[in-house]
Amino acid sequence: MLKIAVMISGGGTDLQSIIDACQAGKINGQIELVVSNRQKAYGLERAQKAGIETAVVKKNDALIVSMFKERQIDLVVLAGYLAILTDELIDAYPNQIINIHPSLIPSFCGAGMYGMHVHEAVLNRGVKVSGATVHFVSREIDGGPIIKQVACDISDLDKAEDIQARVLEIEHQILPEVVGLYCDGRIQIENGRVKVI
Ligand SMILES: Nc1nc2c(c(=O)[nH]1)N[C@@H](CN(C=O)c1ccc(C(=O)N[C@@H](CCC(=O)O)C(=O)O)cc1)CN2
Ligand SMILES: NCC(=O)N[C@@H]1O[C@H](COP(=O)([O-])[O-])[C@@H](O)[C@H]1O
Repeated sequence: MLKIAVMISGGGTDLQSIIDACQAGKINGQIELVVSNRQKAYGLERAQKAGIETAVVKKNDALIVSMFKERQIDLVVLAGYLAILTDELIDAYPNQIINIHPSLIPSFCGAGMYGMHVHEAVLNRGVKVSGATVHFVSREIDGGPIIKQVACDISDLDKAEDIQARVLEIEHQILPEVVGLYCDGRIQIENGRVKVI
């Protein structure tokens, strides 16, 4: 059973989807620690209600690495973590950090593209499909190997909040699915491309 750490910044519905999947026996792993860079993140309450250790750490990836090593973490999941990881953390966990992004990468991603900013940009550009992406985290923001993407038709929507809600439904499906695949050793990377075996 793999040891999982989840990093958050906000409400934690993506975190909750992993908690629920673990409790349902769908993931061969256990969340050992939830780290937030914001004191008031509701996701911290979600973790505490599930009996999961939590910590608030701001701009200190060295401390985060030490906490992860101390707990022998195997997989790090960014679930709405709205800060850029330093090389120190990324280099300590090569191909062991995954992120959920609320668009179809390489569209609408990178610096400044997070949360509602993404859906507002999608709405303003007038694209007819959006979706969510789970990818490995690399030094290039949102540039790591893509693991899974699912698209949705948004041609009937004209509010960013409604786009967000539809994309979140996808997020809550694909994030726990990918975590489960990772814990089962079914994700391989070859030449920067991901294969699910
Ligand atoms: N080195 C990496 N760090 C992070 C990655 C990554 O791929 N490589 N993925 C991001 C997640 N993310 C989108 O998926 C993302 C998060 C935050 C930002 C951003 O511009 N943040 C602002 C601050 C926002 C705030 O605190 O309110 C900033 O840093 O100026 C862009 C993309 C996680 N990190
Ligand atoms: N670039 C990263 C990013 O924008 N992540 C996004 O933050 C939200 C967190 O929601 P949650 O706090 O309810 O899980 C999610 O929509 C996630 O895709």
